[in-house]
Amino acid sequence: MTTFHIENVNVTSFETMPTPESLHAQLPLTDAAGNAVMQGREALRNILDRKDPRLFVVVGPCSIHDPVAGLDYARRLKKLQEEVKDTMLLVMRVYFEKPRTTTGWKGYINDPDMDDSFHIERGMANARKFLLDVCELGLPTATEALDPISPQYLGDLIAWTAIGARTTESQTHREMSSGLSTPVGFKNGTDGDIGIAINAILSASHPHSFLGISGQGKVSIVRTSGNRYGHVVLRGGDGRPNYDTVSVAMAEQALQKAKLPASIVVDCSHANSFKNPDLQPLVMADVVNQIRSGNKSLVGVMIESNIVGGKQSIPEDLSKLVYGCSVTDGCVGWDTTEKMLRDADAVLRDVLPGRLAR
Ligand SMILES: O=C[C@H](O)[C@H](O)COP(=O)(O)O
Ligand SMILES: C=C(OP(=O)(O)O)C(=O)O
Repeated sequence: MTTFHIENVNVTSFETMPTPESLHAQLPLTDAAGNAVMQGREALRNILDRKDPRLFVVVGPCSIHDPVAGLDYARRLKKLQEEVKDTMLLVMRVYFEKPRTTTGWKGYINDPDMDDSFHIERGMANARKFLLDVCELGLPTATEALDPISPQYLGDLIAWTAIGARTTESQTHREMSSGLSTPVGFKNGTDGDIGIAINAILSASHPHSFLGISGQGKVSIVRTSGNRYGHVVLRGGDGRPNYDTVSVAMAEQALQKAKLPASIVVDCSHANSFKNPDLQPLVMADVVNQIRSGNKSLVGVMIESNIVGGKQSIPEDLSKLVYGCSVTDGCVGWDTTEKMLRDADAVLRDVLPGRLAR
């Protein structure tokens, strides 16, 4: 019998990962963390159901690469959360998976040592530990679900999920979203198309059956009931922002036409700020102004923020990394973050009492 080299022609190896169940056993959910997740999810659902007039703010680093600086950031955010909690629900961006336009560092799970050694097993364990630490502070977390297997490892520690601009049109991500336990924000496409986000919300709201893995790590047929908390995230595209009143009104009309609730989140970063972090405060102020002028569909914003503003490239000698500065997209620094949230709080205090009358 001839032996063919016919399968896995371009695969160089398979390494077995620990199962989601074994990682949960190694790093179990604690009461404090579980409460933060459950309360965060409930508050988000209440905002989306218009039972809570506050704005939710997904705020934090573009990506986590240093858990020490990440936790330093989380402690600052927790303090600020106490200050602004009457007007805003702060949800920390804890992004471990980066979808790249072509190539580049794909995040802390894929390559925790940032040296192309790709210790995914350690990356996943470190990611779970980091999420546990943040949740134990009493902060809800937000992440981008890029790899369809990761939620089995981390999903119990997440309160809000994004599907990114590069994957909103993917059936795999829509199916996965239909089974996620969190509200899911679908970004418009990188070309600015919000139609794909609306189709994604519709798709994810239905039950699906697809291939995935179970907690025991077995390839499984996953059957879902559908997720009714999908919503649109406007991130701009094709070199044009889409957070302005006209773009928001057009998104409202498109949602209405699809018979979907008018719930819109604005991403202050990415194409809405031409990837220039200095412009994020202008986007945020504009959104808050739209709410002051009576807008009822804007329910959330996203801010890419870190301890130190800007970004840095990953140096070969990692000891040269600037502490608390992004290694992916540029972020606003901590002082700017505080100012953005305090300014928004001052405006929203006067506006929120009338917000639920819709
Ligand atoms: O938010 C992150 C980036 O915008 C996204 O991962 C794409 O990055 P890239 O265009 O640098 O690959
Ligand atoms: C990759 C991201 O955004 P987008 O999908 O909008 O490019 C992100 O928020 O990290």
